[in-house]
This record gives sequence, structure tokens and C-alpha cells, in this order.
Amino acid sequence: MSFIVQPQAPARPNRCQLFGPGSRPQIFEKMAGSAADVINLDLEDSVAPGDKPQARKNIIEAINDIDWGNKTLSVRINGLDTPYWYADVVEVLEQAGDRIDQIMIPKAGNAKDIYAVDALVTAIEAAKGRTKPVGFEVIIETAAGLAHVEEIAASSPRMRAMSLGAADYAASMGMQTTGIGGTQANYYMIADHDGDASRPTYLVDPWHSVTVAIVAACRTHGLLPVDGPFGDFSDDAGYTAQAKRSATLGMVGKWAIHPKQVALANEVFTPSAEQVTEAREILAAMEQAEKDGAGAAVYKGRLVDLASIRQAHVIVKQAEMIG
Ligand SMILES: CC(=O)SCCNC(=O)CCNC(=O)[C@H](O)C(C)(C)COP(=O)(O)OP(=O)(O)OC[C@H]1O[C@@H](n2cnc3c(N)ncnc32)[C@H](O)[C@@H]1OP(=O)(O)O
Ligand SMILES: O=CC(=O)O
Ligand SMILES: [Mg+2]
Repeated sequence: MSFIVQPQAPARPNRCQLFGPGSRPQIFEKMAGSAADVINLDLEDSVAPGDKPQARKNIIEAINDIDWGNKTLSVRINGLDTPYWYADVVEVLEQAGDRIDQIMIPKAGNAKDIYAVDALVTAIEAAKGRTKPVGFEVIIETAAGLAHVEEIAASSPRMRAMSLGAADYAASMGMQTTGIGGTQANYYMIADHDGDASRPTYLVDPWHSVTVAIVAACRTHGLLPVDGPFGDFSDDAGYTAQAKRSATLGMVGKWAIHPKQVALANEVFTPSAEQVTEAREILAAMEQAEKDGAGAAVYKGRLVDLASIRQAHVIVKQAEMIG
């Protein structure tokens, strides 16, 4: 470790964030009854411009009236380049009670964006005597967001989580695709020629580098890294494959843009019984090694050492937190 110890991310489950448009209040109770750990009531891109005022009213009513259980409750405001965002913040925080946990800031481009929202939120909290500070989560979904991902992660003590927004990210980067996340058929490697006419192709993950950048920024600053939307909700296998890649790279959860995706996310981001058993066995093997005066040992024919203890703790802690 560096002399600066890596901070812990918030210790709460964040396996699935279920989104719903603020303009569709009929689904709010269904969202509250879902198995998602986090609920995102949306004022941004799933709400038409003319519906924004009514969507704010719906969301305020829902925050105040619906029993959200122990879910993390978040409202996605509009981007700072729009005429909507200040009213999103002011109306929601002036009129909604303390049940709201987080504000999600989309298209975060640099630390100043977060500073601006922080200043407004801080003033409203003071003026209204709000005693529970509202947390922030942001979406990294622009070229600027990726370029400044670390300063955004470090921007405010309110920061809790960062998501990858594949749709806007693709648009901002000028990527040649209309798919939201997942496999992109034109992103592949092809085997060497070697005189073979039928050369196999290998699909590659176009979201890999931005995912790693988000995870690194989050882990450096004690935030939860989250994978964003997967648009084709008829493709369960595609969703699961994307979620498994994210989990393998260190993300803790994924969005659901349809209720059928909630169970898929929960399955992937809950360590399996086999993973937990293996992690506990590694810890036991290392405990024995320590008693024997050794720093390294052999577990199932492979090396385990002090780093293996830290790896195993990741899985055991995840399992214990989820319960
Ligand atoms: C790129 C981004 O920014 S992604 C984030 C923003 N986007 C969103 O928030 C979109 C969220 N999702 C939705 O709006 C909807 O799920 C849609 C438009 C994709 C599909 O909606 P529908 O056509 O109604 O889906 P469908 O008919 O399959 O719904 C099945 C059931 O789930 C309910 N349902 C649909 N969406 C949701 C949801 N997000 N949360 C909870 N329940 C939902 C429906 O009301 C329906 O309930 P019923 O069986 O009691 O009648
Ligand atoms: O906001 C999410 C996205 O994918 O864009
Ligand atoms: Mg977006």
C-alpha cells in the first residue's frame, strides 16, 4: 500500500439500481416492491422536456408517500447544460422529506460541475434545516467525464458512487453504434492469416477501458463503481455477460432499465456460495501458514500468500454485507 491508505467505499449493497421515469408514477410502487438495492427516479433523459415540471411533482410525492423500505433512494437531475437542473435540485430538496438519500448528477465533466451542485444543495440544506446531508452519485458518460474521472471522484465529501453511462458515452465519443452497452459486432480481433481462409474472429469489450478508469477512480477515493444501462432487455444472456465482466473488473452493481433485469444483476453481484467457501478456505489456509511461520502456502495446487488474504476478504466482505 501507499502511505495513503485506500479508503473504504460506502458499506451498503448496490447490486442493482432500478430506473424509472419520473413522468410514469404508475410504476413507482412496483419499483419500491422490487428487489433492487437502489432506486433511481429519473428527471433526465427518460422524461420529455414538457413533462419535467409534473415529473418533479410526482417524484416529490413519491419520496414523501411511498414506503421505500431500506433501499437507497436517488433522484437523477438534469445535466448542468440544461435550464432544468437548478429547479430539479431546489424543488426536490425544498419539498421532499429526509427519505431521499442521493442526487445523481448526469454527464459530469469535471470537478466544477459537482462543486456547483454542492453549493446549491448546501445552501438549501442550511436554509431548510435539513439534518441528513444528501449524497451524490455521478454518471461518467462523456469524453470530458472520462478525461477528468479522478478529479470528479475527489470532488466532494458528498460523493458516494459513479456509474458508466454507455449510451451517452458512445455518443460523446463518436462511437459508431446505437446499442446501449453490451457486445458491439464491429469491435473484434481476427486470427492471424496463416493461409487460413476461414479465420476465426474474437469479439472484444469496447467498455473495458472506461470501466477500469471508473473503478480505479472510485477505489482511490472510496466510492462505489457501478455499471450502467443495458438497453436490450430481451437479451438476458447479453446482460449477464456484461454484468459478469463488470463484476470481474471490480464494479459492485449494474443498472436495470426494466424490472426483469433486477434478478440478473442481483445474481451476478452476489458472491456465489462456491466463491465464498473458496475465499474462506483461502483465509483458513493462510491462518495455518501463519501458525507454521510461512507467508505463502499451497491451496488446491496453486500459490496463496498475503495478497490472497486481501483478495479473499473482498468476497467475504461482499457476502457479509449482502447478508
Ligand atoms: C440511457 C439511460 O439514461 S437509461 C435510464 C433512463 N431510462 C429509464 O428510466 C427507462 C426505464 N424503463 C422504462 O421506462 C420501461 O421499463 C420501458 C419503457 C423500457 C418498458 O416499459 P413497458 O413497455 O411498460 O414494459 P413492460 O410492458 O415489459 O412492463 C412489464 C411490467 O413491468 C412494469 N415496469 C416497466 N418498467 C418498470 C420499471 N422501470 N420499474 C418497475 N416496473 C416497471 C410495467 O408497469 C409492467 O407491469 P405490469 O405487469 O404490472 O403491467
Ligand atoms: O445515462 C445513461 C446512459 O447510458 O447514457
Ligand atoms: Mg445518459
